[in-house]
Amino acid sequence: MAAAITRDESDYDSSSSSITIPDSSRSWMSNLSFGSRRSSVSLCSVETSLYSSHKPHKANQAPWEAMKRLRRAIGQVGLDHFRLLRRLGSGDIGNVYLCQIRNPVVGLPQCFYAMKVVDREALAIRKKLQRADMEKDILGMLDHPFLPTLYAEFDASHYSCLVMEYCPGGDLYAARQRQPEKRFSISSAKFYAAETLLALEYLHMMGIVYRDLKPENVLVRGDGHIMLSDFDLSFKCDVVPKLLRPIPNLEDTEKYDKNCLTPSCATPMQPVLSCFSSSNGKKKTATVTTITEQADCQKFDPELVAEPINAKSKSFVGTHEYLAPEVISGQGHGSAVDWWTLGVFLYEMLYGRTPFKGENNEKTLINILRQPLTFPRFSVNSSKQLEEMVKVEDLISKLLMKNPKKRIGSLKGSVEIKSHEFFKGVNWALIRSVRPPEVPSDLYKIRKAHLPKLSKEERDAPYQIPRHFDYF
Ligand SMILES: Nc1ncnc2c1ncn2[C@@H]1O[C@H](COP(=O)(O)OP(=O)(O)OP(=O)(O)O)[C@@H](O)[C@H]1O
Repeated sequence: MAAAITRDESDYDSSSSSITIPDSSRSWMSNLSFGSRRSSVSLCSVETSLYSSHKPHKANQAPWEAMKRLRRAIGQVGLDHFRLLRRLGSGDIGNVYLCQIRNPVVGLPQCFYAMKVVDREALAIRKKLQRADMEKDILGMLDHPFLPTLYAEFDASHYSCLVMEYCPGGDLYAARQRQPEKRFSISSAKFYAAETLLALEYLHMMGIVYRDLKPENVLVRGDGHIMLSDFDLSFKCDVVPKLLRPIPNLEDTEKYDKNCLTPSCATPMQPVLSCFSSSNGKKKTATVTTITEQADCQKFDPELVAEPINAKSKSFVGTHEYLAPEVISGQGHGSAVDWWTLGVFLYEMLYGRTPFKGENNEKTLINILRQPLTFPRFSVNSSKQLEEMVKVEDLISKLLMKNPKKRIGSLKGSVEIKSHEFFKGVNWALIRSVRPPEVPSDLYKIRKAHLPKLSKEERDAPYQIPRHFDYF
């Protein structure tokens, strides 16, 4: 079990930490390090594989093009092709640096990248190497506007380096600290929750359960939209899409042609989804693959669920205040843990604290298991705001159901949450075009002022692999 970094709101430095507990030694409370506000816990052994490096979402963007041209010109990209400008932050498994390609690519603007540097030797000693490898595998698979793009990855001496998209806007924890009363408005919270939900939906469809949602891991891009970061606690599983067949009640069926409910109404069995590769690279197809095309039958249309609803892990993973009850009790957990954490995340954004926080981590865990959910009372300015508050509290209550089987999202996945009243009016397909609550250029100035800079001499010096990356 690794030590956790203690962090209070007052001395926040944008880093968060994780704890690893071997399954064999897990007696849930006795083995935890109860000192950290945001410590996480993990052990999971999952098959991994690096997926395609084809990223249609980034293909026409300068950072991707620059990297492509660099690769074409020099072959394998390495550490000496980058200039590290400053450290952006550090976490439990690595340091993240702002960097640029050392020799600008002709005809393209100089782009910034974030490079996560992990000391593999140090991690091996701490038995956390597997987490770094999992993160690399997962980053390699992603291609989504609210998830990081992995531009390059290479080893340099005993360091592993991941070159990712850079987010100049800091994280949502820091952003919340800047809000009046350290709370986001309902509309801002809705925006961030909606984008986060889309990112989680995509991850689930890729067979990834994220497990570490918290405001510190939600970064703000240059355009103010979000990017989920930090995948070293995630787990991967195979996704086998399912078709849920509703069981109509008799009253409904009488209004419809009874034939609609017979197999003859449906088109012959045909593959619906075959886009999910298993870890050995073979295609997976849906197990139930019948879709009816007759409009009259629509009410009884089966629904496709392409998320790993039944995936199960027994790892003790997450961040104390964000741990789902089923993770704490060790009964096995699946993608529903991400819906629990979405509830805690929404609560924290709106109320400025998490719902079950106790005096220490042990009490927090007891509260998560036993304490009923309550909401602080704040004065509202209008009936519209009151209405929104009622809706969001209803959604949070459904996300924070202690029984994962009763939790919203546990049956059909994200679609249940997206159709909740609180999100009514959200244009899911075009949310990328919505103006975000904060513009990052100002945030960048604030952040820049607080970051240690490398001297000109350091920046211009020929690159040498450092003995220490200023690691621990
Ligand atoms: N793409 C990025 N753009 C800007 N800053 C970043 C980026 N990625 C990470 N950071 C900064 O670096 C810090 C550490 O990164 P990260 O959380 O990935 O490290 P970690 O060692 O995996 O942390 P954890 O202890 O949470 O597992 C973050 O808190 C964030 O402030």
